Amino acid sequence: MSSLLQGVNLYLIGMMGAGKTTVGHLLAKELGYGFLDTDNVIAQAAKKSINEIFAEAGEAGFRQIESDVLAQVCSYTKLTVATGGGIVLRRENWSYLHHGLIVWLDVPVDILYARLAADTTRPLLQDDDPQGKLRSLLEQRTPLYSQADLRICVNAEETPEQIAHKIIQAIPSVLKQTAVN
Ligand SMILES: Nc1ncnc2c1ncn2[C@@H]1O[C@H](COP(=O)(O)OP(=O)(O)O)[C@@H](O)[C@H]1O
Ligand SMILES: O=C(O)C1=C[C@@H](OP(=O)(O)O)[C@@H](O)[C@H](O)C1
Ligand SMILES: [Mg+2]
Repeated sequence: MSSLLQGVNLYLIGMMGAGKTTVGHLLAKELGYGFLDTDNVIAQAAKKSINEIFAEAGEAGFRQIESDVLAQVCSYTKLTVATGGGIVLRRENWSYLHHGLIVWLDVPVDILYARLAADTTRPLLQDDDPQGKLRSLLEQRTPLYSQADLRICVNAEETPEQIAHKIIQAIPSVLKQTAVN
């Protein structure tokens, strides 16, 4: 599989709680790829948590750093990259993402909410109605996530390992399309 991919990076996109970080890590191991999480790169470089960056620089400040990090990351090969859920919002980010293969982890809101109900590390969910917030973010972002090369629908029973295998099995179909087009 990794020879079929020829070093092309995989970018995981999707909502907060979709499992991009968890699945991305496993996927990289399976493919013999390196693994990067844009949120981790941002937090390590700033020596601050994502919550602190949002509090100090606002969402706009965070988005600028996120774009800067993505621009750097896409000059490397053989990487599986877990992105932050909002990476799809800026048009310029798509020019970076399209250097690789973009995989959307599509997970229903009730599952996202169950996973993140007790989580305090997502500043956008520190809201009176986190489930409603997830619903409105997903509605707003669905047309953007839909631009991925590959959409992987996930149900509540699937383990991260099963999802990683599902992605690996689906990759040849998109590579074939790319070769034909
Ligand atoms: N397939 C899965 N089944 C059950 N829990 C999962 C699954 N994938 C991720 N999780 C859990 O959901 C939470 C969010 O996962 P994470 O990988 O951080 O998502 P993301 O990076 O997309 O925000 C974590 O607690 C993680 O352990
Ligand atoms: O959806 C979003 O706008 C965000 C998702 C987070 O990453 P995860 O998708 O890994 O949770 C993180 O980048 C930040 O809190 C904003
Ligand atoms: Mg993540």
